[in-house]
Amino acid sequence: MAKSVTLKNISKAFMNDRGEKSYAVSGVNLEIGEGEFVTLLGPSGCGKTTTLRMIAGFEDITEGHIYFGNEAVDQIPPNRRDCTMVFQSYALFPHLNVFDNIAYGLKIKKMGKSEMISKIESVLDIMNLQDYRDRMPNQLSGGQQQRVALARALVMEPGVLLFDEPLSNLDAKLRLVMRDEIRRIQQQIGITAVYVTHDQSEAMSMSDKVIVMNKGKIEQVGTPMEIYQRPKSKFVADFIGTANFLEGTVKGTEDGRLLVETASGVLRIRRDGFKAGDRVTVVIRPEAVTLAKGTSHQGIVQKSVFMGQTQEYEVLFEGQMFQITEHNPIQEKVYSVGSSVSLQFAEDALHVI
Ligand SMILES: Nc1ncnc2c1ncn2[C@@H]1O[C@H](COP(=O)(O)OP(=O)(O)OP(=O)(O)O)[C@@H](O)[C@H]1O
Repeated sequence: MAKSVTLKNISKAFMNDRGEKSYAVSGVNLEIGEGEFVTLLGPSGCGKTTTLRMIAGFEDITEGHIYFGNEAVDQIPPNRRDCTMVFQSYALFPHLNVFDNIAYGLKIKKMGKSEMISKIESVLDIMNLQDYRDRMPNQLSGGQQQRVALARALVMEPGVLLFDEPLSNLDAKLRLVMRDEIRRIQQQIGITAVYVTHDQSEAMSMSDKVIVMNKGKIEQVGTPMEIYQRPKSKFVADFIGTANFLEGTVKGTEDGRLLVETASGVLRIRRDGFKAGDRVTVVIRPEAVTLAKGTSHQGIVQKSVFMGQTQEYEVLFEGQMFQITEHNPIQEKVYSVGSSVSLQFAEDALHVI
């Protein structure tokens, strides 16, 4: 049965080369609901894998506690925790065929033969692996091996399923297929899943919640849309997608909107929690800008690239390079390098931090 996972003030210290304590993860609090799919996302070295390994029990916790449901699991060894991990390397047994790889964990559990066969048949069906049941791992493609690894984890019916960058060894096209497949199966079974990746499109497309980490701490937890549209920090805004920033000062409010004075004039932005005089940063996504000919808010086009569905620009504006994306470009309305342009912001798409 799916279990919730709670991390209470979790820290992990390693000894660095100079023999000093160095924190890979510090003060992490997190609640993952039953049946939720969450992704730990962040740059290399931010502590994602260490956090996942602490949940699995492969890494001791320096401080804090981990609960599955109401049960503290910190002192429970990995093989007795109600979770299974799917690894990047698949970690299949090379001398066992697909069926026996999947059966392995159930045999260790000493499950009765008929129950075992029925469970294995059911995951072979779910994972579309029936045709490969007698093959050895070296007779399978990377994607098929990863499906077997997932089947082997699912057959254990764990309360929590953990994924450590499971798709990074697959080619780009197969990653897209597998990400849909993992999400479909996770929803079909209703299992709690914690997934580590540094690929933001993977995180955005699969997760109920994304947990953005930086330097061992959580920067933000939110739905993919929340973290994209309402990032809490410049770090999150920059890490998730592309962001342009304009510094400004709050002048007051009007009709429930903040009036923010910037080098580009006063912007009216829907946002609570700020008062007149606050120094703020306006987050401007590339698709929230349109270009026009004109004299106000002048910028100079430095790069103009046709990408099919979009025209991608880099525009030097207020001493910064702005990234701008225009959808459905029309030849006559495309600006070439060197053009003077004015920037118009879709105020409803702007955000203030
Ligand atoms: N066994 C260890 N001994 C010492 N330091 C470690 C150990 N394992 C991890 N670290 C350090 O802890 C920090 C976090 O590492 P972690 O592997 O959790 O990062 P990550 O976010 O998963 O990165 P990546 O995306 O590169 O896998 C890093 O600075 C790393 O060097």
